[in-house]
Amino acid sequence: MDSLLRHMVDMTGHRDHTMLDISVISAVQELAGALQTRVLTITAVRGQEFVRPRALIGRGSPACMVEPVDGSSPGEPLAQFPELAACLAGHEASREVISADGMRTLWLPIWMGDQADTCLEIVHPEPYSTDTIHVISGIVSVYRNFQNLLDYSERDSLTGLLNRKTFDDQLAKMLLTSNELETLPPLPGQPERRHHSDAEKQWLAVVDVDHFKLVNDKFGHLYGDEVLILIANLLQSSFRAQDRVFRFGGEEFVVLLRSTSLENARKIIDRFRTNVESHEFPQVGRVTVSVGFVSISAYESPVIILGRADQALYYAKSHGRNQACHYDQLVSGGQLHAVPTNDTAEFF
Ligand SMILES: Nc1nc2c(ncn2[C@@H]2O[C@H](COP(=O)(O)OP(=O)(O)OP(=O)(O)O)[C@@H](O)[C@H]2O)c(=O)[nH]1
Repeated sequence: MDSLLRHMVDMTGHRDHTMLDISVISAVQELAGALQTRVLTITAVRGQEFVRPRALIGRGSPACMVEPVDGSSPGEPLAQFPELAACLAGHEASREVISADGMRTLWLPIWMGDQADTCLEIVHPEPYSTDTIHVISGIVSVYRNFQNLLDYSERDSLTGLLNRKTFDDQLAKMLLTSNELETLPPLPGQPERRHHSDAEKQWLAVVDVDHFKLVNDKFGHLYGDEVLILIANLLQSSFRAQDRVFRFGGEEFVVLLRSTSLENARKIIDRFRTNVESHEFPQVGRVTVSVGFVSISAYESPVIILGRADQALYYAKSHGRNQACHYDQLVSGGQLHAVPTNDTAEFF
């Protein structure tokens, strides 16, 4: 019991997903006497699901994060593990398979609603007793609750969007996975993708509600808050699932758009802007937004990228509002001066 408590204290003492993974597999490994325990990530890329181990512990070796051998791959196709695929498709709490040599592999997906992007995998030689299964399911429940809590700390409490704190991480992840996407082999029946295309880029857009102070002053903060919630909903419905939407605070939002051309980025951003313009906000009526957007690359700091988008937003605000302005276009047209890349000024 001491050992169980020690593991519980360890698991709940972390504030980031990586350390939580390490402590959960250490707990399972010791308390269930496993041969090997892993945390698997389940991801969907271009409509196909993949499995990739992200943490591992074996008998006699310490727990560690798993660095992918091929950083450009999202992992093994889920279809190569039919039992795991069936377990996930059936929304099962667990599934165990016994291989020809008698070794058992137990999968425990971590369900958050009807989504499981994490799965524990325990390899063990002997069948588990009821007591051990009881302990493992307790650990899984604590793991799920704690993951939920960490997710919660990454979201803005008013709108449910990702908060400012998570932005740098999400930006780095987006740049990494977009590189992965570019180097992925084509799926059967699909044309080969260009390896690196100047036409397809990642984009950052800063969105700011126009004259929002007037909304608060005229209708009160409760109606102001409702406008922010409705705009957050419009952001989520106007952008794609693989894009990322943040509330940076106040009436300012940031969107990261994945792999698209300038023409498409402009179209998507403008579709959102007109969705806001044509929305009937209860009591308040018509609300508009201004947007500044810019292409992003792994070679520039988030501060520089945000500063450029902010300059374009400021231009939109000072030239009539209710419009989306592209930073590079303003610079090449001479309406804006470029932000030098070695500029270390803090814009946010
Ligand atoms: N209701 C509500 N208001 C907020 C929140 N956060 C910031 N605000 C208000 O948002 C307003 C922002 O006003 P300003 O920065 O002057 O900008 P604006 O009135 O939108 O004008 P422009 O940006 O120039 O179009 C301020 O009145 C803040 O008090 C919030 O969470 N809820």
